[in-house]
Amino acid sequence: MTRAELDKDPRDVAAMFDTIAGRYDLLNSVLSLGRERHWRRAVVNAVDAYSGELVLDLAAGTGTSSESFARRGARVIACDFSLGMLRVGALRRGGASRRGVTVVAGDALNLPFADETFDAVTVSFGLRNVNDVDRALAELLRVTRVGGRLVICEFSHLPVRPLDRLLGRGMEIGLPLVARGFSDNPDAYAYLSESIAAWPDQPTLAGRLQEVGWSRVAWRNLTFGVVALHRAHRER
Ligand SMILES: C[S@@+](CC[C@H](N)C(=O)[O-])C[C@H]1O[C@@H](n2cnc3c(N)ncnc32)[C@H](O)[C@@H]1O
Repeated sequence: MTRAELDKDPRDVAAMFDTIAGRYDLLNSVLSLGRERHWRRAVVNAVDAYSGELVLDLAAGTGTSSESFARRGARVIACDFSLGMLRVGALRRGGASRRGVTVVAGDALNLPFADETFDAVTVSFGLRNVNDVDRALAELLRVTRVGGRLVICEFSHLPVRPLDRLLGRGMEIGLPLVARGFSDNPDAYAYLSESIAAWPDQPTLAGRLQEVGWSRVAWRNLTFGVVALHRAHRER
């Protein structure tokens, strides 16, 4: 079965998500024991999109979060390079541009949008899969208008290191086991635990955001740091 490795070769990553697209949202709900809904609510509140704003949901996958921003009245571009993921979402909504969400195929490292296009840009559980995080953060900055904002939602690390390692070990064993019962590609869920273990902790990611040029960077932990929300602004 297709799975990505930690080099995050874009072809492997896109192909892996294509294979799991059909049951992606179901698996999220099962593997997070329902916490995913709470995390997504926190993202919607952090993005705080209002009527008429234009929001980029990058690495949007099936567009589950995109739909929540649109329900608040924002116009949402759901951009991803897995056509399989985009297709599942578009079918669910009844078209490629429906219910306030328009899907656009695109790569985070070379976004198909003009400078300063969006009021807010956001990435949920996507940045970890990109093979050049700094370049993706710079691209996000480029397409955000001055005064606009960024919200990143990503799996992260518990502040108590031994507990974090224990959780990581549990996920390494548990995720592929559970995925075997539900997913067409359980190997993809081995990649999930490996990529979370290798992902930078909250302060490190905040530092990288600052280095790229984002301002007023802050983060908060959800579910004790299993997930973290990073927020930042474009000031110039
Ligand atoms: C775990 S899914 C997250 C989907 C969605 N944001 C969510 O919250 O459910 C990660 C997504 O990142 C996308 N992705 C990874 N690297 C990408 C890149 N370089 N450009 C665009 N999308 C990318 C994958 O195709 C996949 O749909």
